[in-house]
Amino acid sequence: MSVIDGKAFAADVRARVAEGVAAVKAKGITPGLAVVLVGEDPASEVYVRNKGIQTREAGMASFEHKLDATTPEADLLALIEKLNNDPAVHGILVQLPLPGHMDADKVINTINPAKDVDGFHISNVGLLATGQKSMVPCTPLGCLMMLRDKLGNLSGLNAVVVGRSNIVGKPMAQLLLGDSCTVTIAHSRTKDLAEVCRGADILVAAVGRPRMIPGDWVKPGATVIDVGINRIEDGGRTRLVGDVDYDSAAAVAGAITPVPGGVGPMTIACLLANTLTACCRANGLPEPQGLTA
Ligand SMILES: Nc1nc(=O)c2c([nH]1)NC[C@@H]1CN(c3ccc(C(=O)N[C@@H](CCC(=O)O)C(=O)O)cc3)C=[N+]21
Repeated sequence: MSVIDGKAFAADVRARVAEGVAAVKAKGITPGLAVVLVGEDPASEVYVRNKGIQTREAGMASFEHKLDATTPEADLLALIEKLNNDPAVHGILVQLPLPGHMDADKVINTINPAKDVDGFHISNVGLLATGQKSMVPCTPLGCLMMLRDKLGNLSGLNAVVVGRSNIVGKPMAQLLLGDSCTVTIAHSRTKDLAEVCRGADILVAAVGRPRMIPGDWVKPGATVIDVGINRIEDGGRTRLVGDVDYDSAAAVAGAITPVPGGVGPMTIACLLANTLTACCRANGLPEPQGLTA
């Protein structure tokens, strides 16, 4: 069994992004990422701060916008329009979830699709589903990069994605299909989920339930990608666990991503990669190699 070191992999991706950024800057263009946070969720603030730090470390410009939780939706839409029209901004990310009085679909679909570095805009979803050039959601893109690195050609492999969210499960399935896997999207209502998982050469867990998938659901030698980031109470302290029961799954898997230190760091690295890609496309420059789907 091998542990897939997402932290090291992400550091390598960021180094390659930094090289690409330097090449673009030599032409007088600085890639810029705008991150919008509405409200004051402590976990979100930490995460947004990390994004800002890593964006600057890669040589890009970081623009952070913090709005009060009670901000009217119209004000957020106006800010997005402003960022859409700002030539210094190549990527826009609106941190989710949004406060209940806002329509997240409407907000996301207001972002210029070319600047939608999350890949959540309906245009990008449609482009991905039809195999056309798009912005690809960061978490699934990071998972795909790790899978290709580990397994080489994915063609013909059985891939099971547990979870059907718009931000992970569905785009992950599209990417695996694009690499010619036989893809099953399973979820909480799937009949005999254990048996479905046991058929997976590639098992991607993205359900958001702590340690839901035990080792006896894992086919011996399978590659397990754990997207879950669940904060649990453990002996009076909180700690992070995935959707996979790591110890029992690691005993049977061929390779597995840990939590933390697996998919999470790759998500931010891919956000930077997408921002560089968006900047290159906006300026008619060649796209970075190996950083897109
Ligand atoms: N529009 C939008 N796009 C997102 O991509 C998005 C979002 N909203 N809202 C919140 C979630 C969450 N998310 C994470 C990314 C990296 C780590 C990460 O790096 N985690 C570390 C651990 C961090 C820790 O210790 O807390 C790890 O897994 O090793 C976690 C969570 C992106 N999200």
